[in-house]
Order: sequence, then structure tokens, then C-alpha cells
Amino acid sequence: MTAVLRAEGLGKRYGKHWALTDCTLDIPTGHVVGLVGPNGAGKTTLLNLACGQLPPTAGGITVLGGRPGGSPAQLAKVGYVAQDTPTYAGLSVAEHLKLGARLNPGWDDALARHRIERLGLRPSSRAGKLSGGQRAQLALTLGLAKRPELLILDEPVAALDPLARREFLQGLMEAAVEQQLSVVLSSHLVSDLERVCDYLIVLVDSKVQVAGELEKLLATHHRLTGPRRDPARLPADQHVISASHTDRQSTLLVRTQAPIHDPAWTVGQISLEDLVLAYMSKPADTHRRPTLEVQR
Ligand SMILES: Nc1ncnc2c1ncn2[C@@H]1O[C@H](COP(=O)(O)OP(=O)(O)OP(=O)(O)O)[C@@H](O)[C@H]1O
Repeated sequence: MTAVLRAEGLGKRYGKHWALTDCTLDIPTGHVVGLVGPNGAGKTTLLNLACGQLPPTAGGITVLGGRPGGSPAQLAKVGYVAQDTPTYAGLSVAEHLKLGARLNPGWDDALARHRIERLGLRPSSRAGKLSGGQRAQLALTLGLAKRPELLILDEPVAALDPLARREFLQGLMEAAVEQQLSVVLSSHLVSDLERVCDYLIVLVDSKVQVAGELEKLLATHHRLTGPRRDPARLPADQHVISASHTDRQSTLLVRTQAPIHDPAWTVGQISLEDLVLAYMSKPADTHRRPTLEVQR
């Protein structure tokens, strides 16, 4: 099966600063992928590399089997809604659609018009006079009407209120199903990702910390609570992602493929938010197991 995105040792450096390092990913098609990480982690850099707006400094990346931005056919396969949902303030909604038709060979005008009508956007309204939510919907419409195989969205809902966010994500989900689209979207809002994503990438300090199908990730990560214990003494197949301790008790978030039989532990399920926060607070040195520290 063609991977929607395959990266091997991918890196990007701005001057002396590496914004993305040693990024290796293999994402199958047909997923809605959530890319999450703190400010400055390298999310926008990765998305820009994926749509061919930036060349890599190291390693390689293919998107839908081709080099990003490498040919007109490749450009037509990938839609990109950049951060801050870019639209032209002085152009009307109808003029945006005209521009979309002129720039994109696979433009689906009926889809664009139908969507604009359903959203209640007046074709004569200038983008500069639309609300943030309406502008985001216009940008999404332009991305969808291009009829891409992959749609990439960089923090598309960051500026929207909860209702507008929900409407936007619902529209995106419907389109992903109807058009059999693969989607990659970055967001800081874990609750939104929980609603729409079935694949997760956590990026911290320019490195991929974890990537995989959400269901599998949740099934292989567990919260262990029990008498205080040094995480370094856990079986080798239990990888400690985060640990906190009181005088008597330890709480660990571990990754393991195997069942946990140790009767001293109470094993609990984790949420997507637990998973993301654990990887976001993971020490940068991944080879060293966390030492026993007391948090009072
Ligand atoms: N054009 C540039 N020139 C120099 N440094 C850059 C440039 N673009 C990004 N960076 C740096 O690269 C790092 C990664 O930035 P990037 O925008 O990819 O992060 P991000 O995860 O998308 O952040 P945010 O969540 O704030 O949007 C940051 O340290 C940033 O300052």
C-alpha cells in the first residue's frame, strides 16, 4: 500500500538551528492524522516539507509516493491549508472560488459552490469582512474543492470558538469520508484531535516522540500505580514514558506490548490527553531510564 507520508532521517535546519531532526515516519493512506507538540516543536516545518514548500536539509520525504512539490501532478494531489487560514481580505468569496478554479486543474466547482451555499456564505462578501470561523471554512472549501488525495492543515481551528471549531471539524470529517481523503492536521487542542483523529504523531524538541494508530497506542500504554519503586528496575520490555512518586507510591506511564502480571501494580487505562502529556514531558535523553525522584 502507498504510504501517504514516508520520511527517513528527515531533518530541516534554519541557519544553525535544527527545527526537525532524524524524523522517520511511515503513515498509511486513509487516516486522519493528528500532529501535536508544543510551540516551536517543528510541526509547521514538517508540514511545509510535506507539501514541498521547504526542501529538506537531511534525509528524505515522499508523499503519496512522490517528491513533495516535484511535479504539477504531485502538487495537484496535495491540498494545504496553512496556519491562520490564509485568504485574501480584498477578494470576495466568489473571487476566491474563481482563483481556485484557475490555479487547480482538478477543481470541483460544484463541490465548492454547494459547500459555500450550505455554510450560508454570501458569494459577494469580501473575505476580510468574514468572521474567523467563516474564513476558516472558506479556506477549507478551497482545500477540498482542489480534490486532493491528501489534505494538510496547520492549526486550522486555533482561532475559533468551540462551536465554530466543532462545525469546522465536522465538515472536515464528512469530507474526509465522502472524498476518501487522507488528512494530516496539527493542533494544540487534544480534545479536538480526540474527536477526529485515528492516527497520532507527537513531536517535541524537533523529534518525533511517538507515532502510530491511536487505538494501538492506547492499547499498549498503561498507567501503573503501586508501592514506590525505582522505574529502572522494571522488566526490560516496559518502557517508562513518565513517572511520578510520593514517599510511598509510584505512578508510571509505561509502554509495553506484553500484559502486565505484577500483582503489586494497579493497571489503569489512559486517555489521549494522558498519552500526549506524558510524551510532551518525557526527558529528552530517551536512552536513560528516569531516576527515582520524589514529587511532594
Ligand atoms: N524561517 C525560519 N527561520 C528560522 N527559524 C525558524 C523558521 N521557521 C521556524 N523556525 C524555528 O524552527 C523551530 C520549529 O518551528 P515550527 O514553526 O516548525 O514549530 P511549530 O511546532 O509549528 O510551532 P507552533 O506550534 O508555535 O506553530 C522553532 O524553533 C522556530 O523558531
